[in-house]
Amino acid sequence: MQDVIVLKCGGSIINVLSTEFFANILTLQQAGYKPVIVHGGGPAIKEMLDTLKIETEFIDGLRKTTEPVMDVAEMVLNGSVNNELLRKFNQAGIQAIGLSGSDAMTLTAVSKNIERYGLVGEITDVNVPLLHHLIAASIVPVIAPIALGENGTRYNVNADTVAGAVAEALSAEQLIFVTDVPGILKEGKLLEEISEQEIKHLIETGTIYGGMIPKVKAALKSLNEQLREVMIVDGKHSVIKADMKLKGTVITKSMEVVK
Ligand SMILES: Nc1ncnc2c1ncn2[C@@H]1O[C@H](COP(=O)(O)OP(=O)(O)O)[C@@H](O)[C@H]1O
Ligand SMILES: CC(=O)N[C@@H](CCC(=O)OP(=O)(O)O)C(=O)O
Repeated sequence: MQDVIVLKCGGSIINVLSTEFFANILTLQQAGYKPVIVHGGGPAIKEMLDTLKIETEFIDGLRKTTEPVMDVAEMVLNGSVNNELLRKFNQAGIQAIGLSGSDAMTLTAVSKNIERYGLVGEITDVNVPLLHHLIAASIVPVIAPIALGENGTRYNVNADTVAGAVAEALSAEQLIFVTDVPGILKEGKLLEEISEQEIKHLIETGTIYGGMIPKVKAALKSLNEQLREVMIVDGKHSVIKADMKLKGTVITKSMEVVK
């Protein structure tokens, strides 16, 4: 869909997003862009798991999701984090609606590997007609990364992966990861532009690690003819304006020319 911008707000940054950030999203909408928000909430999940003394571990950058961990992920992501964002969007004059992936099957998933990761899902479908209806009514969907399986199983999905899947399904023109670093850093310096090959090299050498890995993987997977570049920007300082001249890292992939 033309002019769709998928913005992924990382859990690392949600608490500190400024009123200016939300005001800029309103400006984008007024300029004709159609923002769709996907949010994370890793730190808030961790805090609640710690309070409840529930153990958790990360495998390949994904939270191993046992039933008790799933209860907490669902409660925190669909509940407190999603609602906190909705308050801020609506306060900024943006009509925003909260969606768990299980609302009207917004996100359908299958198990990634139940033995290895527990209830971690892989997105198989996005309810595009629902999102189109909301976008057409100038309502901004704010999506929590909880998905539903065909058999009613609930899944915890990494929010970067969800953002990539939503951008792909909506044929978005922009995908922007809003996080707590200025972009991809190498030896402390910002890489303003990076290609697929360089990303692979930086993962192999350990320069890209942890929470940056699902971002770059989602970016590379969702790049296509429509979505020519993906950005990683700092939520503390980035000013997302209609000219889309953002400071951060641009991820590009060489495309074969379609004749
Ligand atoms: N090369 C890199 N450049 C910048 N940050 C990196 C890099 N490799 C790993 N990271 C880590 O990725 C983190 C961002 O991912 P994450 O903590 O999952 O945030 P979010 O909640 O926004 O998704 C950074 O805070 C940093 O610790
Ligand atoms: C499977 C998996 O790892 N799910 C993530 C979902 C939240 C998320 O991705 O939050 P951030 O964007 O803040 O990292 C988790 O449980 O932390």
